[in-house]
Amino acid sequence: MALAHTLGFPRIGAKRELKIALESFWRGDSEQHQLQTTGSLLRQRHWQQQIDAGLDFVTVGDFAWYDQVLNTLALLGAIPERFKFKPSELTLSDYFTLARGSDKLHAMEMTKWFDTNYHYLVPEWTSNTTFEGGVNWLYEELTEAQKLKHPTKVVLIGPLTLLYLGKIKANADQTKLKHALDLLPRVLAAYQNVLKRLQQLGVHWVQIDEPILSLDLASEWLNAFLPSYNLLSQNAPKLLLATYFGAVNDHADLLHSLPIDGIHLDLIRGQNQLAAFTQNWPTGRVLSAGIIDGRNIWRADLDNCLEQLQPLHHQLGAQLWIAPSCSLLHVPVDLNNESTSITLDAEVKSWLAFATQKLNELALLKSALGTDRDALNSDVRQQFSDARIALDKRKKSARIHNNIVQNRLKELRTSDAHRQSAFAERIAAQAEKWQLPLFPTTTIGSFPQTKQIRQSRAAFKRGEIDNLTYLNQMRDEIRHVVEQQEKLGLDVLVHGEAERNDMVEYFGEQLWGYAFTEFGWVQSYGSRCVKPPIIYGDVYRPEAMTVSWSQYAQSLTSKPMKGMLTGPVTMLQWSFVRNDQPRSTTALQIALALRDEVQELEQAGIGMIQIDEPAFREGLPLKQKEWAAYLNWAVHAFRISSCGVTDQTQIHTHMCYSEFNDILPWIAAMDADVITIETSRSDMELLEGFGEFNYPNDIGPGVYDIHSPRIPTVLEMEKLLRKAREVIPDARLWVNPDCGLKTRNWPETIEALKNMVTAAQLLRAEVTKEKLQEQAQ
Ligand SMILES: Nc1nc2c(c(=O)[nH]1)N[C@@H](CNc1ccc(C(=O)N[C@@H](CCC(=O)N[C@@H](CCC(=O)N[C@@H](CCC(=O)O)C(=O)O)C(=O)O)C(=O)O)cc1)CN2
Ligand code: MET
Ligand SMILES: [Zn+2]
Repeated sequence: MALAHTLGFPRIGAKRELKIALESFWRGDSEQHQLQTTGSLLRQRHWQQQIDAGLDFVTVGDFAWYDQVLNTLALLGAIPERFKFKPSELTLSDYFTLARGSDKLHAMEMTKWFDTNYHYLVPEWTSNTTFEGGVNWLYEELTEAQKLKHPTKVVLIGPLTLLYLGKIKANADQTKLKHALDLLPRVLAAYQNVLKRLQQLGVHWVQIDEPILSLDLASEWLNAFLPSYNLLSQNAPKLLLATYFGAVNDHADLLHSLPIDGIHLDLIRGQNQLAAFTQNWPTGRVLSAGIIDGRNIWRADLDNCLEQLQPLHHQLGAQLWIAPSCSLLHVPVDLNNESTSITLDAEVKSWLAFATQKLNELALLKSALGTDRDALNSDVRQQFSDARIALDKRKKSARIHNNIVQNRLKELRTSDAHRQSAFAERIAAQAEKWQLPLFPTTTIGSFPQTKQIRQSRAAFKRGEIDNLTYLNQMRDEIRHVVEQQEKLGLDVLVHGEAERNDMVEYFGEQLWGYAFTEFGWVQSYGSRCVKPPIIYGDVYRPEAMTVSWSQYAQSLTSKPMKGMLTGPVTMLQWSFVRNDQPRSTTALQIALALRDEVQELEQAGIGMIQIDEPAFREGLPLKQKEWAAYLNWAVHAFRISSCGVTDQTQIHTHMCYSEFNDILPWIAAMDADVITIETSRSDMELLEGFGEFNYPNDIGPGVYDIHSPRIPTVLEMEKLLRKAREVIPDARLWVNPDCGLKTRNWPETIEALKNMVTAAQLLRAEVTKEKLQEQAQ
């Protein structure tokens, strides 16, 4: 009999209980013990769900107060020195200081977890980093599960992945660690201690996650696996090495050679990798088959899964484990909380499976394996049959096709992806029209999403206030945002995005081919969640989505008002997407919908339009050999969305959270007139590539980090701008924050922007002086 398990379960709670408890604690509205109770109840509930579904273990160690990487650092005691915390005495509030910063200390940097929309806190490595043991939370959670008599499997992030994901920093004395792997002996010693302790606590299996194996790994990293796992396998529980997010068949020999007890393979992202492994599978070794998609919400094709699993089961028997492709962290918790409505009707709902439903799929597969179809109990048979019917209906549904969209795709011409003129001509036309000062100041789009705004939207959704009341409340907010920007003296204004719940969900709600949920939350970082909309059919824009809001905002000011849209790649990347057609096709459909919106904005007198693409880099495949194909269609989709306007209309784009330097030629190929990017947290390091590459168009490098409540000083922003001037010509340089301001409050926002505008003014004055001096000479 095969076993069933999950690599991890969402921790946020089906009703975002953890988010609510965290934010209440941070506000000071509740005590630490109340937060701890919520955490404990959530863990218990999630373990019980795993048991009830029929899984063979509960997974312990997937819980984190903020982030699983930070939890690992807290466990090992590898706390960045600059915080001056004693690792073995780290408190929960210290932990939150690491994650969120304080008045005096920058928070740890946050970045994307592989190609997901989840963000982890980046370990900071220096030659002084120690790993001498930290908090006991993992052991306490384990005891908690054991007390409940659950069979347990513990999950840890693997040592090589942990090292790889960190960033090397200078010490206080400015010396730099040469290579993260120089820390390996210390890390391994720490992991050995953890494993020994887990063994003492009676743990039989530890799942050790090494997702870096699905990247293009340099040889020094690959070579570190065998010696590392030789050490780790001594005096330790059994180790299941988990790989996910891609195929690892290039490393099959290496993986075979490791002294481990099992391997998990992602059979969704790496469908064809099995053969490389099963040929000479080591006797006694477990194969955990990641057969249920942990990154998407479609109900599985159980018959097809079974077909793939049968031969494995035949070969491996009880050594076959059945699992989701990766942790279920990336999907919402429970479809059963969704009431059917026009946003998610019964038919579309029957096509879906969230984390809870996926547990059930795993259990079903387990019970069907090795049993004759006729011998299956009637309930299992019924569930297989239901799944089959739903899948069949989805395939044949008329709702997934839209002829208008299909025809427009066919009719696209090359010229549709080109602006009328080259950048030099466009920017001249735009300069003449707008007459902006040197170093124009602007913001990225959103202003604080206050409690009042959210409550008003919630009341509207519940039907407690009518359309007109809601409209007026949002208009009041827009008026307020415009007034504030005028007062601050910003040059290019935005309407503030008050009417949007989220930059992706908002558009999904207005497009055909999309469904959306009430509780389909997925953790993005810390307590912040997103509710990715679900693309099930051809994407079509029945009517304008943003025009009246932008038009209203423009009517309040004589300054340029940027229209604000979310780009095709980001719309795709941050939604749950169809698995029945290529991503590129869906992206192009979205691009066409956006193109119409862009043109309608232009006709309505909106002369600057920003098309955000923060997920452009995130969508890049993990393996370099797949980059070009992605970048080609992604750039094309952006250009289809943006190129339908006249030269005078200024197209902006925005990207954040990214390592841009490896894709600069493609960013340039997007040919936006202005790009605003996140650069402040890296101290403008990210900008250097743009300079070296001679990035041709206008750039606004972010001058302050909007993720922190800290108010940036004029001086520090001036300094960053001077750095920017070294690589970007003055005429091309804009001044703006790193990203949108929706997560900040008003007082912070005003203070920060005031300082930003002052910094820009000081710099302008300096340049004017320089010019006068040059003329005088
Ligand atoms: N999709 C997406 N991905 C992204 C980003 C993004 O903006 N969108 N930004 C980057 C960083 N990620 C972020 C992700 C989430 C949030 C965020 O603020 N999320 C909000 C939820 C936003 C939302 O959907 N809000 C809804 C529903 C809000 C809500 O909870 N309403 C209450 C009632 C209102 C109240 O009393 O507060 C309820 O329903 O009970 C709305 O405004 O309408 C949160 O977790 O708090 C910020 C940044 C990267 N990835
Ligand atoms: C994550 S990128 C955010 C861009 C969006 N226009 C905003 O300001 O919120
Ligand atoms: Zn951003």
